[in-house]
Amino acid sequence: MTQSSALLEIKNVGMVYESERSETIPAITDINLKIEKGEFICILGPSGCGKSTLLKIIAGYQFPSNGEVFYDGEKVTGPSWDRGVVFQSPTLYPWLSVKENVGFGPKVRGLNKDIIEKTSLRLLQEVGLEEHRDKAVFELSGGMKQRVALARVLANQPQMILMDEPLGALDALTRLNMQGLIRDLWQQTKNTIIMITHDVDEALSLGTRLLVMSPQPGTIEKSYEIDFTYSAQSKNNHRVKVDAEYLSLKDEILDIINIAAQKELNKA
Ligand SMILES: Nc1ncnc2c1ncn2[C@@H]1O[C@H](COP(=O)(O)OP(=O)(O)OP(=O)(O)O)[C@@H](O)[C@H]1O
Repeated sequence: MTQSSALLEIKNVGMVYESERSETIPAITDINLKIEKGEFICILGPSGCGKSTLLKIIAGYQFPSNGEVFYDGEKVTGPSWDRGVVFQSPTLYPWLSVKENVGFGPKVRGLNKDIIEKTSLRLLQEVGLEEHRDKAVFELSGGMKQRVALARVLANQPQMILMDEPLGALDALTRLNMQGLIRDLWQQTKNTIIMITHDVDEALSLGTRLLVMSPQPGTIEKSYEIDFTYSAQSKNNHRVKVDAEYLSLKDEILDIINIAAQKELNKA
């Protein structure tokens, strides 16, 4: 047990992979982080700095080489329904309908059939897909699949949602709409979200805290408390207010990432 009141506590976490040729690959190092309930954390950093590695460790999909992760006071020893994960490519079951995909988790957990039906329909309504409930997965667009993936995670009523570039494969307009949906769901559910993105605007417009990682082996280089997301709350177009503070922060973050990426290129 940890004494911290934080929902998630990461203590001195590092990860070293071993390649097929038995070379060691240090992916992340010395990560220390506390995340409180209700935060929306966005993680940015140069390619290969270990963002996905960190997320998989938080999810309990893999274990760190050193350090520990505590979730709700308990050491993370594997995946949990309480920490839902959304990937860039939605991992939906092609043999199940849209509604059955959403109800999959509750069914595995043995919930009552009527409750599963009600929950699935409510969530499909929330993500705007109620009328597509009986469709097969292959009939959906990329944005629609990602909505189903979100609904499927929400069906398990997780406290924390981990997202690895969930909107990376979507066109600009769909992406903006999805950002609005994610913001709305976060506000409704009061979930704690950790999202990896390569898009600084996405991070600035959604997050309440933004973490910038250094190049591989990545660690948290900078942390920014931000509140631009609230300016989009009452707007139908999902756009945040872009002011001088926003633009100067965006410049600062882009500089950190570009300098890091340039250093990596010079090393190669
Ligand atoms: N299973 C693995 N075995 C060996 N090396 C790995 C494994 N997974 C990741 N790596 C290496 O660890 C480093 C960090 O990878 P990771 O995918 O976590 O970075 P990332 O920041 O998410 O990258 P990107 O932004 O490009 O998606 C990279 O050098 C990668 O090649």
